Amino acid sequence: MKLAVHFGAGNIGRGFIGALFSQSGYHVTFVDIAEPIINQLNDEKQYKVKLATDAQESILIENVSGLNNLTQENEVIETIKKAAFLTTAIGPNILPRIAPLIAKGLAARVEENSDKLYVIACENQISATDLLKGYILEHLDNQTQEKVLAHVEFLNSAVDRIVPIQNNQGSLDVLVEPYHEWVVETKEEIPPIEGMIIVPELAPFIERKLFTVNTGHAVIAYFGYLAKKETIDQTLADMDIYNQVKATLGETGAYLIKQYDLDPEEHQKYIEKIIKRFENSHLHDGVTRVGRSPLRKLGPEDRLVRPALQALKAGLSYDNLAKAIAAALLFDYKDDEDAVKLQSMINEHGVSYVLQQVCGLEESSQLANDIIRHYEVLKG
Ligand SMILES: NC(=O)C1=CN([C@@H]2O[C@H](COP(=O)(O)OP(=O)(O)OC[C@H]3O[C@@H](n4cnc5c(N)ncnc54)[C@H](O)[C@@H]3O)[C@@H](O)[C@H]2O)C=CC1
Ligand SMILES: O=P(O)(O)OC[C@H]1O[C@](O)(CO)[C@@H](O)[C@@H]1O
Repeated sequence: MKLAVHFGAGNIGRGFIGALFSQSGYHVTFVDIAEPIINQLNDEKQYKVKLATDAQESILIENVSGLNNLTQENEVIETIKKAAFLTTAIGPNILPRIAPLIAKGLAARVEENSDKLYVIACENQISATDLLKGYILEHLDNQTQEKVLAHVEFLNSAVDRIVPIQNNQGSLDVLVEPYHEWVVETKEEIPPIEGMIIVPELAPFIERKLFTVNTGHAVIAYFGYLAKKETIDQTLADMDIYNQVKATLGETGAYLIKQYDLDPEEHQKYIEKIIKRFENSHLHDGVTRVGRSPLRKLGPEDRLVRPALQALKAGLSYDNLAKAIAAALLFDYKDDEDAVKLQSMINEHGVSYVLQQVCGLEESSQLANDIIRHYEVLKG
């Protein structure tokens, strides 16, 4: 049976990418550090993907197993030697941590298997696979690098499916929204995977997704958190926040339409479809999940700062994006490591310092000044 090795047996791993490989006739070996999930995958060898709809249809996912990358290095290397695809959905910050083991696996593979291996990082991050590739190559000597680059294709991708935190302790089943989109950039022919869309140029897809789905989601999460809402759908029922989301997506939309020559009517429909997805009350998707890791989300290339800077550069309105960045700076959720760090940075050094260090914005730049103005108002 064809083999896919997937790092991260979490929500997107089991609920989206691993499920598509299984449905395409692959055995999926999940690699993770969560021992209970690995044991359960090996014992039960199957789980269900449940759709967040009135009917709650479910799909049985079979031919799955698990390995622990901390205790089963050799087994992971053996699996990489035989796999046709290697994918990740682990969080962009974890990629450097799994790179050394992937490097060992690739080095061993290219000695005995000249079949192509496709490596795809499925993370909410522009060029995540390129980043992973860089981390992997750091662990290989020049000669092995050459061999790896001849036999391994590193493909960037954009992944879109809302998979909330699961409230079913002890079960491998995953509740997911019915919608999904997995876009992979390549000009070559690669083995077909159900649900995978191939494009020659990813930039318009990933920017459209990141600056609509993820920007919109982040705006709801941070304003919802400030308004003490629990879930995304509850937050959207607040008309002030709903209007804030629409206005912000109007700003990212104007940039996307200009940058990628999109049809404005089509893009408006895309925005409306996304907002409908956010309104799905079956998901019970928490504002603290969607707002997680604010230091990452406030990065210069991420869903808030990049579109604000691009809009500013293009002479377009960015005021709602500036307000959303200010709301993100007020995310002080105690169970989020990043949020705790963010707040202690603000307390110790001030907002201006955070805007420089985290967002890459010069002190007294136009965007920094606008964010600080909104921050003072929101802080009250
Ligand atoms: N949940 C969602 O709706 C979506 C998430 N994404 C992206 O997918 C990625 C994964 O997100 P989720 O599945 O939601 O997270 P998750 O927390 O459910 O899953 C991550 C998995 O990685 C494992 N992990 C952590 N450190 C590890 C390590 N060093 N080695 C091996 N495994 C390790 C965890 O145990 C966990 O099972 C993120 O980049 C996220 O931005 C993208 C689109 C949708
Ligand atoms: O997964 P991240 O990057 O932390 O951000 C949460 C976002 O990702 C998603 O999980 C799916 O794209 C959204 O729910 C949300 O926009």
